[in-house]
Amino acid sequence: MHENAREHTSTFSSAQPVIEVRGLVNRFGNHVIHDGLDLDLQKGEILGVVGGSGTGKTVLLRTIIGLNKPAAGHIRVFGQDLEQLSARERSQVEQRFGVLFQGGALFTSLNLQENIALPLIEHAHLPRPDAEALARVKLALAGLPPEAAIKYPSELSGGMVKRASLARALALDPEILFLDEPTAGLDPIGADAFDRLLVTLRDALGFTVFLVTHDLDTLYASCDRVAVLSQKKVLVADTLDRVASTDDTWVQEYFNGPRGRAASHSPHGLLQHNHRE
Ligand SMILES: Nc1ncnc2c1ncn2[C@@H]1O[C@H](COP(=O)(O)OP(=O)(O)OP(=O)(O)O)[C@@H](O)[C@H]1O
Repeated sequence: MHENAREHTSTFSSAQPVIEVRGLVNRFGNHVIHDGLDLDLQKGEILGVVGGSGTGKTVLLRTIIGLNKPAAGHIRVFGQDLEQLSARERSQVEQRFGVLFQGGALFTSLNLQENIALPLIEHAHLPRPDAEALARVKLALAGLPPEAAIKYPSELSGGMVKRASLARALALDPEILFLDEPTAGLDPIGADAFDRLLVTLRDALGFTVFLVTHDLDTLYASCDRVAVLSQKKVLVADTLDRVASTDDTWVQEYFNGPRGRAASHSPHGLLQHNHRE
């Protein structure tokens, strides 16, 4: 495990979770997605959320950030029950979130610094020149060169779009970052660089990460804990080695199949040095 990840693991375990999900039920018509799902997200950790296709990882993310209303259950964020909050209070909580959706969701008609400046103008009410200056800082944080600021999303590689989307998610200095499949569509080198960047930024800025992924390498490179969604619940949420030894068919196929073994034995896998090559 990465040394910093280990430090975080030991410090966040006893504190109150930043997110507590209890008894969550989600359904669309007769299709029950979650049925009594419980999950905690501890301050400062990077939690990987995995599970078979359609197990409801994205629905869970959308429910926590308020885009999907659950049929039942409670979600406490920073100790506050979201259901009890007024719309204004809820929006204040939501401003402490940064979100990177699958696909990035940048505005195609705005260049990168305009894209990142937008939430700073809308939510932090910064004058445009200040917002754009800060946007350039966020782009640099996300590892983009200065000249990228005036490029449009269509002019960028997939990896640069992900970095720009990360810069936008970081625009308002979020305390919790929600990432949905951030390395999907990236080549292995780009994905590896993204994983490293995420850990570096978490260590430097101290935010908490809820990370939906299918990418085994990302789990080994970046995550302190992993939650497995199965049978409409969180089957297990624990450190990677404990999760990988869980007696469950999907878990065994996923972690101990050929790809899982390759990821865990990578010279840069989390169990050894935290990063893949
Ligand atoms: N708005 C919606 N209306 C109806 N069904 C939905 C809606 N959103 C999601 N679903 C269904 O809920 C289930 C879970 O979807 P979700 O996208 O959360 O799965 P996932 O675990 O993220 O899958 P994947 O790994 O394939 O991305 C799927 O069967 C999906 O079709």
